[in-house]
Amino acid sequence: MKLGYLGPKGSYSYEAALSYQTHALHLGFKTFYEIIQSVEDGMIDIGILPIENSTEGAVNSVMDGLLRTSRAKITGELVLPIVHNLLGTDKSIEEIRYVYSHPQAIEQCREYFRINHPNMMLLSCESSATACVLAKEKGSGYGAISSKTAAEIYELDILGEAIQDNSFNQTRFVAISQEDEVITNQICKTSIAFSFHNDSPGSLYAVLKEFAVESINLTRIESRPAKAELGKYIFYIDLCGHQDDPEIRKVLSNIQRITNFFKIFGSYPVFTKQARF
Ligand SMILES: O=C(O)C(=O)C[C@]1(C(=O)O)C=C[C@@H](O)C=C1
Repeated sequence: MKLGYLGPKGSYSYEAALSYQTHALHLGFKTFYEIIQSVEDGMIDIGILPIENSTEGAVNSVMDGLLRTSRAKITGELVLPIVHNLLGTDKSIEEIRYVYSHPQAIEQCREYFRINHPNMMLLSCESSATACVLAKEKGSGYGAISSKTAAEIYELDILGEAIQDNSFNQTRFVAISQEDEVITNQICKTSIAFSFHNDSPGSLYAVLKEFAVESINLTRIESRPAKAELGKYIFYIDLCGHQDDPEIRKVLSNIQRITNFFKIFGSYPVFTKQARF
């Protein structure tokens, strides 16, 4: 079983990949796009992708990437507490001038730096683990926003602990695969996306009404630009239940009729384990 994650080893995605499937060949990729493409091409069995964070919101490149899939489906989800630390090779935090991390991680610590270290330059790189590699290579004056696991792997000192702006910071990851998971008596969720041909009054209401009438609970609603002219959007909804449940099947087919584009990403078991902070 080959499982792809945003690498290298020590990223938050790596921790998510390990906790999703311990016994697998875990392979680190440079971008979310490469992970999605490798699942589409059958090069790996499962891809682990961060999709939303409780502080920063949607991971846009993953949302956009999932839209382009034809074979890969969402087959699972996982929620991890995300605790960021400021790591480096210096003895004192005052020595740090440049701090690397993944853009999502930087945004999750924005207030910490604004208040405590306004002069530090925050620099984006591929992942929080790549940030550790860079901070290690460059040495004095350079830091990384990353996890304690990564501090151990890359032998960096912890100069600031739990620096994320929200102490309950959590990221939801999804597993994508071409193969369906075996679902037995588990509470499920279904993820869909849709858009409308024309911007007309009540379009979104008509979709939401379908769920309300059947008392189907929604757990997430997002919109992303359709990458056309301003005002054109793709809507993403996560709903409680499996696409094969008769009432959900009926609602989804009604929605398909009133939308111009409609896609089901998959039905998968709801993550239930309690997050550890
Ligand atoms: O940079 C990493 O370590 C990642 O795995 C990426 C990522 C993300 O894109 O959301 C994963 C979890 C955290 O929310 C911050 C960064």
